[in-house]
Formats: sequence, C-alpha cells, structure tokens
Amino acid sequence: MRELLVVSKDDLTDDIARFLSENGWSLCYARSPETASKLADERKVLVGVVLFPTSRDTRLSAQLQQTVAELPQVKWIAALTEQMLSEREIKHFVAEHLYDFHVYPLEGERLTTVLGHAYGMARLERELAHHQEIKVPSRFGLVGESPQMRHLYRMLQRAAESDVSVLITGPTGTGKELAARAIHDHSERADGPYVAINCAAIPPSLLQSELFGHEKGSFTSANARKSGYIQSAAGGTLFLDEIGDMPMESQATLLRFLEDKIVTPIGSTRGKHIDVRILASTNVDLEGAIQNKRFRADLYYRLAFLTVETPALSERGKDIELLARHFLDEVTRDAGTRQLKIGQDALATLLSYAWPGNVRELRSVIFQAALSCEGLTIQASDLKIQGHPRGPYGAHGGHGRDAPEKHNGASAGHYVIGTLKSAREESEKRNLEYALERNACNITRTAQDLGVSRMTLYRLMAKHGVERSAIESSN
Ligand SMILES: Nc1ncnc2c1ncn2[C@@H]1O[C@H](COP(=O)(O)OP(=O)(O)OP(=O)(O)O)[C@@H](O)[C@H]1O
Repeated sequence: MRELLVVSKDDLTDDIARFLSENGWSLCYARSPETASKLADERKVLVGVVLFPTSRDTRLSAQLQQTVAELPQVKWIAALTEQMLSEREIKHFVAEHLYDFHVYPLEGERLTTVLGHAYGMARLERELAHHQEIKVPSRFGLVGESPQMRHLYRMLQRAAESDVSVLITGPTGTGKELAARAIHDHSERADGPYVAINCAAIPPSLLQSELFGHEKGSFTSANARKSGYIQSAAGGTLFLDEIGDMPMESQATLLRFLEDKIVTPIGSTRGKHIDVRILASTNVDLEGAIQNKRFRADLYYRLAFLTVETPALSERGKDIELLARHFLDEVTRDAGTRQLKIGQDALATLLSYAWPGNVRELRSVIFQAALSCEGLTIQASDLKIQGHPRGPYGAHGGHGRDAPEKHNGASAGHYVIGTLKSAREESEKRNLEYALERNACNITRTAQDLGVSRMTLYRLMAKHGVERSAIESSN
C-alpha cells in the first residue's frame, strides 16, 4: 500500500475513499499543519492531497496553503474550484508548491492517475538522491579530490600509520577537527577512546585540573577526586583543539607529560603512567606566538613531530562544487527538504567567492539556501554571501575582498520601515535562540515550544543564521 496524506477539513466521500483504497492507497487524514507534519515524518509520506473548501473560506484556505508549503518533501495534488484558479495568489501557490491540481468535482479515475504519477516521480527522486549521495566521494570522512586534498589524505595516512604527536594547522573551518578524528579512526588506537577538548573554551584557571585531574580538597571547589581528560583518553587519542590558547602554566605541565607520559593530578604526589596519543590543532600562527612569548617553543617541537595542514577552501577549486552537493545531501536528509539542484549561476557564485569562513561557511550557506529556496533549483540570489568575491588577483588578494555590501537602494522612507522590520527580526531571532536554549537544542521540543512545525523552525534557524552547535557550545 502507498501512503496518501489527505489534508482537509472534511473526509473524502465514501466512494472516492473506497476507490483510492482499491487502487492501493492507504489514507491518513490531517486537520492541522502539526498533524500533517507529524504524519509525513512518521510514515515517510511521498504524496499528499489537499482539499480546498468549495465555498470561500480565506482562513482555512491560508492554513491549507501553509501546510503544503511547510512540507515541500511531499508531492502535493490540490483539489480546488474553478473560481479559486482565477485568483492570482492561488495561481502562484499552484505553480510553486503543487505537483498537479484537480478541479472539483473529484473523480476517482483522474485522481488515481495523477497520484500514481506523483508517486512515481517522488520515488525516482528519492532513488536519485540516494545515488547522488554515493556519487560524492569521501576519503577519511572528508570530501574533496583537489591536489591539495590528495596531499592532505597522504599526510593523514602517514599520521595514522605512526603513533607520534601531530599538529594540525590551517585556517578556521577547514576541517582540522575532522582530520584529527580521521587520524584516530585509521590508527591502531581506533578501538580506544577519542577525547576532544577545546582549549579556548575551558577557563584557563580550570584547564590544568580538567586535563590532569585533581584530588579531593586540592583547591576550594574540589569537592571530590576527579580524573582528567588525559586519563579518560587512556589507550586512545586526546585531541587538543585551539592549543594556541593554552595558558603558559598548562603548557609546562603538558610538556612534562609528553616527555614522561606520567600524569600527576593536582594535589597528589603520586604520578601514573598513561598511554595516550596527543593530536593538537591551531588556526593561529604558533611560530608568531612563540616569538611573542605566548607559546613555548619546546612544546611546539614536541607536538609537531608531524604537521598536517588543512588547505583554505578557496585553494580547492572544483572541490567547492563537490562539497556544496555533499552539504545539499546532508540538509535533504536531515531537514527533509526536497531534492534540490544547484543552478549554474549559483555555482559560478560559489566558485568565485573567497570563503573567509572556509568549509564551515560553505556548509552554512548551502543549508540556508536549501531551506529558503522556493523552487527546485538553488539560484545565486538564494546564496547569502556578499562582499567577498575573489577578484582578479586570486583567492584572498585583489579589490574584491572588501567590496561594500550590495546597495539596496533604500530611500529615507524605506529606512524607517527597515528599522522597524529589523527590530522585529531581531526579537524573532532572540526568541528563537532562547527557545533553543530552553529546550537544550532539541528540535521537536523547540518547535512545539514556539508553536511552529519543525520545518518552519529549520527555516527560521537558517534565516537568522542560528546554529544548534553554537548554542550548545555557549552553554
Ligand atoms: N573536507 C570536508 N568534507 C566534508 N565536510 C567538511 C570538510 N571539511 C570541513 N567540513 C565540515 O566543515 C565544518 C567545520 O569543520 P571543522 O570543525 O573540522 O573545522 P576546523 O578547522 O576544526 O575549525 P576551527 O578552526 O574553527 O576549529 C564541519 O561541519 C565539518 O564537518
């Protein structure tokens, strides 16, 4: 049986319902956008019918349109009146959101033919989506085939085969953390623990005890004995992200540990041998930090037995397209958007942009575009990037980098509206962030809290550039 979601105030007439079930359709009804979204998720519905009222009911009609717009992964067929079809707003709605429409009165034969086509198309798209996922190749969990990435894979392989400390360098958002994980996963320690800590996120006064542990009573708030991250990573790998932010005091203790592999918790006199491999990463120039006496040279040499560099995205050429497709697959899978394509103009924009935020920025641009795109193809205008074209002199040079934001031609009158609008937008964003925080970033609960569907929540997050990870890590 094929699932058919029926969104309507009233049930289908008995004879139509019977005809549909005789033709292999199992009906489920939704009277509200929330139920429709729940059913579509739970039953993985591919096709839906929306029954508009036969006499004028603006409120109901708007609600039905909202339901359809919020479930773009479903192929919709609407039943409506001849009179509705003459309305401009409805024409737009039909063109943008529907697979097909059916003018009242409903006829079983005609309806099942259209439903059959819609179902066939939905299945085909799903299969293609599956193939496309496979087509984007990844190695070590990383996407990219450029010479720069091939070099990185060779270095990762070398790092995985040895057991020395590795320093991973590269600009922000280039995949240093993924690289660290890849080294661990392909090393002999893969079955052991992988513990990652961000040195910049732990207050300097706590880092020492977090890393090495402490005895009960060793300092005012040490109510109980606690083992540190190094000990939790015993037999595996400890990844120290943003090592450049490690305070000098902890640097000295870490250096001692790297020399003798003995951990002595704060307040203890007894050291313990721990077998752990250290990987570290930085996006600041450590050599400069050494010159400025903010980083110990001896620690640097201990950490950088091997160095692995993750390249800036702007140096990876066509990888940008591969990564964009990879993230499009990810958003389709996670947020249930329909299968989208990247248009030629959008691709040209992606390829010519300087990507100061690198892969992380590309991911967020693709997510935002996918969630806000109205049609089936992402256009350049869907990409929220401005002001950083690469210009004629290569990736980071040239005049393009600091190009002013696009002028929107706002007059004084527009400006007032603009400020009111931006105040509203700001408060929407704040509410969204608070709700996510209140609900520990759980999407279903946050959506319920705000009284919107999950899809709308994803759209709002994309619109305001709010990322779950940012909220989680600020807690
Ligand atoms: N080659 C890649 N293929 C697929 N996804 C990638 C790739 N590189 C980075 N990413 C994704 O980009 C985002 C940023 O990556 P990551 O956190 O590893 O960067 P980073 O260099 O450690 O950043 P930072 O310097 O800010 O700590 C993540 O979502 C990651 O999954």
